[in-house]
Amino acid sequence: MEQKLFHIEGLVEFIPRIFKDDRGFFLETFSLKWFESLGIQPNFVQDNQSVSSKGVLRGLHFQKQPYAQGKLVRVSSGRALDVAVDLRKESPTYGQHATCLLDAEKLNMFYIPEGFAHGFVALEDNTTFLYKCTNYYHKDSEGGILWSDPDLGIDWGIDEPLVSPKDAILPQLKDFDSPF
Ligand SMILES: Cc1cn([C@H]2C[C@H](O)[C@@H](COP(=O)(O)OP(=O)(O)O[C@H]3O[C@H](C)C(=O)[C@H](O)[C@H]3O)O2)c(=O)[nH]c1=O
Repeated sequence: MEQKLFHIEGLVEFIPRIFKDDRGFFLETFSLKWFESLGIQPNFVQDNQSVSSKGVLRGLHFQKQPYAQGKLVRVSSGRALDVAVDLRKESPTYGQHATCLLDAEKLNMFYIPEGFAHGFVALEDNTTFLYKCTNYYHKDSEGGILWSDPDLGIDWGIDEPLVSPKDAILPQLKDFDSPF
């Protein structure tokens, strides 16, 4: 398992070893050891799956405490540009974002700790997005920031993504008081 860190503290890309043979392939998609070697103790309690057509953008979402979620995300089919925005008020990288291109060939994974807004855009049809969460879904704790916020300056690689009505009216960072 190869691990890559980012300029924003806490974000990690995991690149698994894929064992291919004439039957197909095998890989480990989660091991607590990957995190313990980095001093991270994620308590994953919920797995999610979504499937999106090319151009669908989901995000930028988070859950407020005490339901904040860390996430380990990957795709099992298709390709997605994944984005994490640092919303930790005390962080030197507050308001900055990192991206991770997830695909079903590399089968790489991206870990986003609590304190981040998270989103992705599907770059292919039938992009199956799988993720582990460190807290349960709690609707009343949901929050978000606008995907197209000019202060975030995120290059999604797609001009007119398909965004839910809920996501289209999320606030911009400048109009937002981070709960983290
Ligand atoms: C997230 C979630 C949703 N739902 C229900 C609520 C809605 O009736 C339906 C669709 O939810 P939503 O439109 O919020 O789904 P996404 O836009 O994919 O939301 C996700 O998008 C970004 C990428 C994230 O990181 C979050 O996990 C999550 O916010 O599923 C549940 O029952 N449990 C859940 O954990």
